Amino acid sequence: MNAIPSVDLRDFLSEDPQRKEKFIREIGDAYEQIGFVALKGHFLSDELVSNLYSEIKKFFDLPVEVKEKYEIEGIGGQRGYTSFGKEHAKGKKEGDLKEFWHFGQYVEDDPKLEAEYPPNVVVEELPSFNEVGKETYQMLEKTAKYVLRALALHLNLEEIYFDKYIKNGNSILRPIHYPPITEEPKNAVRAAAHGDINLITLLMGAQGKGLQVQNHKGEWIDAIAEPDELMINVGDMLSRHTNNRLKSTIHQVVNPPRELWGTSRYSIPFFMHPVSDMPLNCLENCIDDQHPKLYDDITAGEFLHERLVDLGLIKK
Ligand SMILES: O=C(O)CCC(=O)C(=O)O
Ligand SMILES: [Fe+2]
Repeated sequence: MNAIPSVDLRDFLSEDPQRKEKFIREIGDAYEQIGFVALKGHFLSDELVSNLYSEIKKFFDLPVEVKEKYEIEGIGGQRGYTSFGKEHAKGKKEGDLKEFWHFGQYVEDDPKLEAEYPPNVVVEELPSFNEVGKETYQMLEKTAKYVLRALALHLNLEEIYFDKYIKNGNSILRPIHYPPITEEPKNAVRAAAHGDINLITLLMGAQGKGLQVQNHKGEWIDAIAEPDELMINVGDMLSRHTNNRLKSTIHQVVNPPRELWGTSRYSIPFFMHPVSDMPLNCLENCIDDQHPKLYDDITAGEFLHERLVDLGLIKK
């Protein structure tokens, strides 16, 4: 068996109760064990994916001075550009070997949230970049909504339990560029070992080698997706909310072997966040004598703030 189980969202979307059950069982089991699945049958078309890669490559190829115009002070890197080496994993001092861009939520019907979120940053040099980013954001958000519906059923909650928390949620689409490596990195990797902050992450671009996931024996295993698959994993918010029944698994992106130093890696995670008011308090039905409550009560907004400080993106 492949170390990372593969599931097909079309099973869940089908009208066939057995196929729907099968999807819930497969993803529920995977998330109680390894915390990752490879998922096909999502809402991204090949054309959209190929347009997105072409736009983000054009963006990262722009001169540094142009990219730096889009690095906005004071918003913890939540929108626009974050330059090379700036973000480090929690507990690590060396920056990751990456630069990235953030697309955020497109709120159209909620003035309170419109005021709360920083606006999206528009790249003037590349008009299609902004449009393609928005469409991808919305298709990944739709995919994530159904994944969370399946997880709600797995957790014996109402199917639409998460819907109210993710509508206009504070999700982030992050195209990442890991540039070619030019000199021996000193204790730095493309992405140091970490758990994701959010509810679930949908990752495009896990087709080549690089991403590794730590199994419960502490071994690093390669996580490689088929061309039509997204890697989807549990983040710390969901693990906390389920009292660690669903596992937020530590993962990393290792540097390539020396003969491949000259190649870039592009990957595009979508970090699915709820609205900041969502309480992440451990669910009652995930607490019992064998599973005592592990975490203090906290909201998603408070938790995110703590973690952005840990990552070096917000100053205390
Ligand atoms: O680049 C990748 O494949 C994974 C990146 C990642 O884990 C992250 O940005 O949280
Ligand atoms: Fe990650």
